[in-house]
Amino acid sequence: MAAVYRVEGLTKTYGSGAGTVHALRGVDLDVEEGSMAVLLGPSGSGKSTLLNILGGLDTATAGQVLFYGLDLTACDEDQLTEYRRKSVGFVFQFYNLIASLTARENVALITEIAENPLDPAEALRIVGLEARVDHFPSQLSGGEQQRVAIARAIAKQPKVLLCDEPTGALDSATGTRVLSAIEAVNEKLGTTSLVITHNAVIADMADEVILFGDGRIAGRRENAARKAASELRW
Ligand SMILES: Nc1ncnc2c1ncn2[C@@H]1O[C@H](COP(=O)(O)OP(=O)(O)OP(=O)(O)O)[C@@H](O)[C@H]1O
Repeated sequence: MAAVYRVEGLTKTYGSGAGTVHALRGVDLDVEEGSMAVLLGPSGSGKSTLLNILGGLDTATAGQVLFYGLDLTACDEDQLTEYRRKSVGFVFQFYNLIASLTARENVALITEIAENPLDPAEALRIVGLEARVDHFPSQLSGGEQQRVAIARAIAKQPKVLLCDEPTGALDSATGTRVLSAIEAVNEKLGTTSLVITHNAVIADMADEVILFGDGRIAGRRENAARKAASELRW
């Protein structure tokens, strides 16, 4: 299996002097193509910092991140913007949909500027929203809005889908539907997916679980079998 990411000795500090925060303290990590990885760890342990550097939203203090051999840590701003545009889909805790646009139009905003996009209706079908394409965000539940955000993230057919606490604002029943949408993307499109969470239950849907603590990888485990997202409860 090819490695999508190879991360070596990644460190990130914020600030300087007595106020220095060590967000990442030397992270080594390989992420396999097509895999579903869950990054599990307590608040403040550095998960978002790592995801933001992998996604080209932030830069490292030291160490290296290779994306299919492209050294992200050596890229300038323009190269990182190009990388993000072409290769990365992001999903955050809050959906950031445009209130005056329907689900289809929110997704179409992205497909208009992508090279090889999915049809917006197809992206919405993958996340199970084929019956909601003409609804506005205010007519959708929180979980449905998050699924629109997932459809928007995958419509440009990114190589990786990076999700930061995608179910953080959702209850268990709604959250599992959102996770099922991420699972469907991974299975149907083969998109390598990384999901950040502090909810240990979610780790059961991963191929690989990366345990985070205090800016370091505290452990890793491979699940012998992935649990279907629809079976998760918390
Ligand atoms: N822009 C910033 N400036 C200063 N410190 C920061 C900045 N971003 C993150 N930090 C600090 O870096 C550490 C790691 O933060 P990070 O957000 O990566 O953790 P996390 O595991 O994702 O936490 P959470 O689950 O609460 O989002 C924390 O101590 C945080 O306060």
